[in-house]
Amino acid sequence: MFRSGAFVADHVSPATDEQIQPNGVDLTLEIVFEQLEPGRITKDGKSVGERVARPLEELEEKMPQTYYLPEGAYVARYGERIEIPDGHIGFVYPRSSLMRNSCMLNTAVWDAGYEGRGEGLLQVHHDIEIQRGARIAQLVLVEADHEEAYDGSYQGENLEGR
Ligand SMILES: O=c1ccn([C@H]2C[C@H](O)[C@@H](COP(=O)(O)OP(=O)(O)OP(=O)(O)O)O2)c(=O)[nH]1
Repeated sequence: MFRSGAFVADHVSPATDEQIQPNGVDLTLEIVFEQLEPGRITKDGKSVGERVARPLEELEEKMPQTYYLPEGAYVARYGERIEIPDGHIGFVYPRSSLMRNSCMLNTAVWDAGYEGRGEGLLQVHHDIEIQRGARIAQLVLVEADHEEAYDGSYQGENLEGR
């Protein structure tokens, strides 16, 4: 069963009233990264390639704290701390307005027991402007059986100073 937005909100922080949807909680854009070097996926490991945070628009005539993204692929970090409770699995979908603007957020499985500020692949198929802190995605939680809880390399990621 998919849980209600109110239930999901108990596992996302911060979660303002505006973010709480009937069936999930909206996630905001915190940082956009551009990958500089190849990563590596092997049979017994992986590494994430070097990346750099994309600068925010600083020209006065444009909206401050805004990413002006040309066509390309970026890694987007969400602004919220997410915790996937026992007995659940999480899925993140793009906000439909992103998709309607020819952009897409590709995501993977969010495991029971994971805690952190996760990331997604932001695909920009047509130039777009996204303000930092704007809602770009939605997390839903589904009840799911599992034997062990998440204990991988991304556990507790990006929580410094939070
Ligand atoms: O779109 C997603 C999907 C998942 N996650 C988080 C939650 C998930 O529990 C964690 C690890 O994902 P996964 O298990 O797919 O990572 P992996 O590549 O298998 O690495 P590891 O084995 O170290 O976990 O990353 C994200 O940040 N973004």
